[in-house]
Amino acid sequence: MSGRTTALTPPGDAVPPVRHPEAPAPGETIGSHYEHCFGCGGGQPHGLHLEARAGEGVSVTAEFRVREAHQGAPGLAHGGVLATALDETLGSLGWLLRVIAVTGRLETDFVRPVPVDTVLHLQAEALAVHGRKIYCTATGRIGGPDGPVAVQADAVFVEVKVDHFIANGRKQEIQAALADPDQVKVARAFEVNP
Ligand SMILES: CCCCCCCCCC(=O)SCCNC(=O)CCNC(=O)[C@H](O)C(C)(C)COP(=O)(O)OP(=O)(O)OC[C@H]1O[C@@H](n2cnc3c(N)ncnc32)[C@H](O)[C@@H]1OP(=O)(O)O
Repeated sequence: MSGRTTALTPPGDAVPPVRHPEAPAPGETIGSHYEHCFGCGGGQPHGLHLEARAGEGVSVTAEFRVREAHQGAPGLAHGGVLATALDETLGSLGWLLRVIAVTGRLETDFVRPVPVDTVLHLQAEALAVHGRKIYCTATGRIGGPDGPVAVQADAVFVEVKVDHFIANGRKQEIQAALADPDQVKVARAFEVNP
């Protein structure tokens, strides 16, 4: 045992998340963090192409249309794809907190099957922060933003620095990303938060 605490319930001394003063305004689209990201990248032909929008407080929304390519059982979305959509939506919360954070733990409840062509209405919200840990939750509803919950997730994201990607990523993609001044500018701006 490492002694690491991985519970999804924030500890008693966790603090409320604080929306960064320069966070995108409610309703504003949050850009992709990486063109080739499977969740949000526009340059990723196999991806989900999620486009999150900032909500009130530290929350985001997004819509995801389930395509034929996302099937698990005939005519139904694969659970891993749905978990990815939740994960990506949760990851967008970092833009409102203005921190770079990666998924540490993601627990997903699959409540209803999601047929192909369904639009999943995603909503994610940060609940608490404890040190580098961000406790957050997300839902995916069908039929509309107030429709029945089909999938739900609770997660802990862990704040990291740009060096996390430089140290762990594959050389060719890292070099390409570092050669893109816009990408480096955004990442470094996040590091000098607040
Ligand atoms: C550019 C923007 C990028 C945004 C990406 C969004 C994409 C969508 C989200 C994703 O899918 S990210 C990809 C999937 N996730 C990963 O690849 C993360 C892989 N894991 C790691 O790299 C490390 O395990 C991790 C950075 C999460 C933690 O390692 P560290 O060595 O930096 O942290 P450390 O072990 O010192 O733990 C720091 C705190 O976090 C806690 N922690 C660490 N791992 C945890 C975990 N797995 N679950 C819950 N809590 C965790 C840990 O208990 C501790 O809490 P305390 O400060 O209270 O002691």
